[in-house]
Amino acid sequence: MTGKDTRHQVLEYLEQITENTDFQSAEKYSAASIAGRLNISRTAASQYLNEAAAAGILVKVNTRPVYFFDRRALERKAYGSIPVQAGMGFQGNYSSLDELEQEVLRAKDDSVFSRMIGSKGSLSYNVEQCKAAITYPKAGLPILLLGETGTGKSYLARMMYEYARQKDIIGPEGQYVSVNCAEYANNAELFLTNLFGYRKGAYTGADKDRKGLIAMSDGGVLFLDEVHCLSSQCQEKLFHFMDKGQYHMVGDNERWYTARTRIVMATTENPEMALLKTLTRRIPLVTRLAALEDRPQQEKKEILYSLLCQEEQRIERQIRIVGGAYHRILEYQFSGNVGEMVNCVRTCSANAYLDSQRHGEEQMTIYMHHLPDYVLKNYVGQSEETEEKSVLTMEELRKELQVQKKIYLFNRDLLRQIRRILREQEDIADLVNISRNRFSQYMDEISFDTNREDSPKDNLYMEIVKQVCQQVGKRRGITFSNQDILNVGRFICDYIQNGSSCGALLREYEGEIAKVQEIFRRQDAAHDKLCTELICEMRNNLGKNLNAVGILDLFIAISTFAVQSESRQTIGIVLAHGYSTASSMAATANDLLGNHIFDGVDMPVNVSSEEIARKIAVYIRQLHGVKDIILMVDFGSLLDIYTKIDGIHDINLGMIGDTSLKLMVMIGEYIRDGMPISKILEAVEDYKFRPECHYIENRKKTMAILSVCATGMGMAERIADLLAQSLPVTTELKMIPYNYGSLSDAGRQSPVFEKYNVLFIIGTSDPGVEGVPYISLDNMIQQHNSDEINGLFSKVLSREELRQFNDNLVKNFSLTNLVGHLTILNPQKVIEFAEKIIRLLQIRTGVPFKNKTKVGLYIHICCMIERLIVDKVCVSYEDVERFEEDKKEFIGIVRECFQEAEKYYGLAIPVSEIAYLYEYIYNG
Ligand SMILES: Nc1ncnc2c1ncn2[C@@H]1O[C@H](COP(=O)(O)OP(=O)(O)OP(=O)(O)O)[C@@H](O)[C@H]1O
Repeated sequence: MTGKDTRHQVLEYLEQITENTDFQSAEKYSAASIAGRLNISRTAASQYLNEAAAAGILVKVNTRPVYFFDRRALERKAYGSIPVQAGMGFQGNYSSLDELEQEVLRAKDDSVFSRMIGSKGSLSYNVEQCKAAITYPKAGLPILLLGETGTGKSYLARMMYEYARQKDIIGPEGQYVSVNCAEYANNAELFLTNLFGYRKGAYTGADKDRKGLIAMSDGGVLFLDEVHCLSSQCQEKLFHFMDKGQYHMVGDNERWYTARTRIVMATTENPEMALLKTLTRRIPLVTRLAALEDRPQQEKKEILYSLLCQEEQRIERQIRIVGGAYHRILEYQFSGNVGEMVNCVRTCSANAYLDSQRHGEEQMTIYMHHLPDYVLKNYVGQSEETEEKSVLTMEELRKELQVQKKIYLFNRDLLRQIRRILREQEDIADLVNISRNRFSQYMDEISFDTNREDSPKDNLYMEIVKQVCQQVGKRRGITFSNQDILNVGRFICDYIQNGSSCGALLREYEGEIAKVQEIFRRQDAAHDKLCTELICEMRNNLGKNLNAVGILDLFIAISTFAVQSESRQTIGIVLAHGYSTASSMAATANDLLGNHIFDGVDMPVNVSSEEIARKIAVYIRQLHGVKDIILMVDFGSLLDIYTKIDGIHDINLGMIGDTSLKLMVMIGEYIRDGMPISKILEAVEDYKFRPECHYIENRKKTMAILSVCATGMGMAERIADLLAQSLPVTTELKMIPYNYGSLSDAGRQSPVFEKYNVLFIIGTSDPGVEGVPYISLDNMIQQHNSDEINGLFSKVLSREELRQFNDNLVKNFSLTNLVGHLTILNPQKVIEFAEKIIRLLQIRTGVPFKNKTKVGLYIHICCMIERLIVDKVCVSYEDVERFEEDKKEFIGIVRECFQEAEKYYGLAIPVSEIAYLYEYIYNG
């Protein structure tokens, strides 16, 4: 049997057994039991099950042993969707069977309301309020449904009842009793007798006791429609019952009767105007259903589609509809809302049915002329011929509903592309980029989608996403830009509204989703962790889960983030025995500190120290930019674990034993304040319980040169700039201007030495730091003690680089001096010429110039050029003729060296100037 067959067999078997899920005896849902049952290896079963769970096909319960359930089968059981987290950093969906069972019950919740179109969209808030009202112990809370006629108030009231029945909030004896108060508008007496019932003899003809509606709905729901039609007297009696749960039957003012009736009221009127204040005050929940016109276009389409489906079932024939009629119904503003649309569709169907009967046709087509007159009014029609061409089948309408959703389109196209890339083994490195680009397009599309209307809860979701990002950011020491937060917020709102449209993709692209998630995870472990954390937080705060497609999308969204790291250079890791001891200690300490300082590494009790060391090493390796780590362990015996941690370089490790939360908070504060790790350990050794500590210095510190100046930081900064600009190559070497006073006071104790390997200090006067060489700037430029300087630099620069550094230093130093001397020439340009001239002069004369000579020559040459241009004067020389006669060769060299500059500036160097240069070079 091939792997594919076995995999299929495993999934099929699991689907079968999930059909009759019994959470009480869950053993059969474990990998071992499934493997035994199918006679395959446990490893193979476990692999297939885990892969399918990561792809969202199975639901995984992370207990010991781990249990798997087929998601679809569970959903069938629950009549609703079972959320799964899958993919990235996937550990499992549920931490206990209890949790999953709760979720199945919750899914059942939604199933009743899901028949109401918009229950997850524009009506989601109404639905939640209704659930709250009906669930509230002991007899629910009275709720008032507001909305224009036909918006679905009665429909919703009935669903509240069904929901309560399904959830066993209402027992089988609890009835749903509906009263249209409009029928009693002019007959309060009749209403009261019907509502409260009457006793024999209450009035003429009352020959026996009769139960009222309240008694009939005891333990159930009483729906009072058009409640505004009740007289004040009726309203008063009603609110008395709502207050006390007691009433008198008509004709018996002595006895109190009690009933636990859940009251749902509805009105099309403004309750402030139409109801007594005393009544409205007693209604804690009031919710308004939006008019059809105010609902998203997508929902209108869904309603129309479902109404056509209902008619299909009623007449047991396939229905088709011409495009014109379909769009006309959609565009028409039904003042009677959904109710009127229902009537409109029924009228069309009835007319079309009659026609199809007349013509003996199997299929029934709704044409324009089947629409009711009021809908056709003012319509400029199409010809019948054009109509014929635009006949839409129900299948086409269904597809249109699906593809309208941008989130579906985006994911479908992306997954198709991913499938192609994986199949053709194209460069997978492009996957992230392709996904990001497609995601940005999708973001643009939903931002400018005129069809999409904001759900009333969008603002709330946006706010939650913002808070979650900020919280997670704070913990991880990163800042998300507002734009990034906005994008994730938009995605979440769209996902909550339309994410279910991607359900079909889960199965179709199951393999690709799992694979691409794995690739992304490997490529970007940091984002994967961030993503997992954000998903967890969002799940907790929004109360919504993401399926595998949603997780993939969120991962892509996060990978586009311009995360600004507030670089955590020092972190604390706590290592503790127990299932989640370390993580909860870390979380508590971080909470107390208000910063993300500690990470927790949990460690099962029976694991060897080698295994722990390996786990820590893996963990440390994926930390970016961390230079120092304080590793706190719960047992002193673990202190030598560092000897087993392999492959960690460039990190200083401080080990502290016998950790406690108090100690963690103390250390966390030191870390937060930037205290060097060795100092933290010193402080811990003074701590009263004296935990054992070790300091393992292993980090290569960045090399640095400190520049100082007794006159102030300004000069120190200029020196640092001069050196930095003169470096011919980019090195790790840092030039750090430092405060002279603090350096001479604190000496080697200055914190800079903790962080950097200081090569030497350069400046205008020696701060006298023991054991750290000092070089005066003057000496460096004059090249005094050049051997010592060269020796100090040899750690970072090669001989050739050092030579270039020296040349650059002289040039840059000269330039800083020149700036004050030149008035019209651009110093930068002229010094370039001077540099070339000096270099050529050394080569042609064969005389290596000292730095001092070079600085002089730079200044002289640059000033000479400006002087010759501006003032047209030259220096005088005593016996120019003789010099010209004797030094022909030198004059030739100089002319050659100056050729380019002469041409550029349009001048000729007089012999007297050349004679001066000769004196300067040869006779100082
Ligand atoms: N969201 C919806 N999804 C599907 N069908 C709906 C929806 N809302 C209303 N309907 C249908 O529309 C029709 C009218 O709804 P309903 O009678 O509940 O409106 P109403 O607000 O109570 O109207 P009225 O104020 O006139 O009593 C019903 O047939 C109902 O099934």
